[in-house]
Amino acid sequence: MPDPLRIGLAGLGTVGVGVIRLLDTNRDLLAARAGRPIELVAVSARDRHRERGIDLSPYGWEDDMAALAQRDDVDVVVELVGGSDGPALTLARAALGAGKPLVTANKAMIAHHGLALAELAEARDVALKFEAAVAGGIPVVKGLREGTSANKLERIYGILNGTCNYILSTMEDTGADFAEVLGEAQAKGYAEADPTFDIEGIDAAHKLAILAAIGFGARIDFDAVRTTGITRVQAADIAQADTLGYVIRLIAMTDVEPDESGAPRLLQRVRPCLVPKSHPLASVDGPTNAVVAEGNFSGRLLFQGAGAGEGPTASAVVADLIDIARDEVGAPFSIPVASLAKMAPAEPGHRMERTYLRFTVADRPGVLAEIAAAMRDAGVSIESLIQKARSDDGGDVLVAMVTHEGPERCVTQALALLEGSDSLTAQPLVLPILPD
Ligand SMILES: NC(=O)C1=CN([C@@H]2O[C@H](COP(=O)(O)OP(=O)(O)OC[C@H]3O[C@@H](n4cnc5c(N)ncnc54)[C@H](O)[C@@H]3O)[C@@H](O)[C@H]2O)C=CC1
Ligand SMILES: N[C@@H](CC=O)C(=O)O
Ligand code: NA
Repeated sequence: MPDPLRIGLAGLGTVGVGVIRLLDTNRDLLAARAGRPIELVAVSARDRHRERGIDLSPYGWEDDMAALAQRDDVDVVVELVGGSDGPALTLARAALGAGKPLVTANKAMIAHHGLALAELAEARDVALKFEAAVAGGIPVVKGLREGTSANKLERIYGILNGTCNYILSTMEDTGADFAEVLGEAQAKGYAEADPTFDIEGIDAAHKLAILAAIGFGARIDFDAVRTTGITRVQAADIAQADTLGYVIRLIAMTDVEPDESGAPRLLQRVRPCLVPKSHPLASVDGPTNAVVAEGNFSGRLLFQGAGAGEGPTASAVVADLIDIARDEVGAPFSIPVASLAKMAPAEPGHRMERTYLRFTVADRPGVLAEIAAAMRDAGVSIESLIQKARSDDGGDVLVAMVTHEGPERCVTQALALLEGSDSLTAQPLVLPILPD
């Protein structure tokens, strides 16, 4: 019998417990696929005695998770703690520094420190794997690193946050309130420890920055992701979108365009969008994620599945362990860190799109004319003024409209013209419309 691959696991929350259950349930199948047994030998978390519904007695325990990396009986470290810095990063550095492969589900850490960790891994010729960090159980990291590697990718976009998708699709189906549905997503284990990361789009931005690096061979640039969350989307917007033939989804999108000198510029953005009901992303409900990758030879590929939750995320973590058991190292970002290109951020103002705009305005004559004038002066052409109805929040009036296709900067300019107007009683909401 070949030597087992011996695992040290830090973090015994939703994902950590899922990994232990999977290693136990699929033990024989994993050994067959990996060519050797995969054995958990030691664990670490904040509280040794918390009830988790699993028996930890077969495993060693470390109060200090970084000690897992130093144990002689640990071959591979699995980090399922979370947080971009702090103990997760200390552990990651300790593992790779000790020449041990690292598997992590921590997109925050990879988005912020992935390049430095990858350099460390490459210098030691050990694996750094993070399939679970992007879109949970969907093999999209592997898909882009291996499956599409013969292509020049034109664009990568999709739904990368299960919590937001659960909130938006549940609000759509049941009309339930935002806070109530967020509570459900937390209870189901989809949300981050701090759910602000989910609802403000930061988690999706972490994942997008990772996909952009792998898909375009770019150095990770998380700070350049233009990010808008879903907290300002109201039930009324979801209802308006429905009337118009759209659903609202948090869409992450990245592509590369040349600037005037021909140098590649990277656009990365996360924002709620109106998605036509006929689009494949419109039927993505609940905590499901979906990633579209458009290759110059493959055409449009759609990766879809559970983006969060115990089982699917554990599935991705253990798939990485199988690769390591098979001695598959590979560059963490597909090509060596030194070969990744530094791409300046793209400016999207010239890009053409249709836009949904929602204004909350004072109920008095002349307000609509003022908005229409700002649109005209900025060169925005209004396709339809959808509704004028009482908004949910008091005596104001809700005005929603859809623009004809035009440069993005014109809508920005129109909103700038309206800034400070006492006709507007709340900040307008701008949702781009995803083309078919
Ligand atoms: N829950 C999900 O659906 C998914 C989670 N992830 C990622 O997986 C990682 C783990 O997520 P969850 O299991 O949901 O988190 P969790 O909050 O359920 O579990 C975290 C575990 O780490 C331990 N921990 C946290 N801070 C610690 C500290 N300072 N010292 C010692 N132990 C500490 C906790 O005691 C707990 O055992 C995170 O990076 C998360 O972003 C990735 C994909 C999906
Ligand atoms: N909080 C994340 C968990 C998976 O990455 C999400 O909701 O998608
Ligand atoms: Na994944």
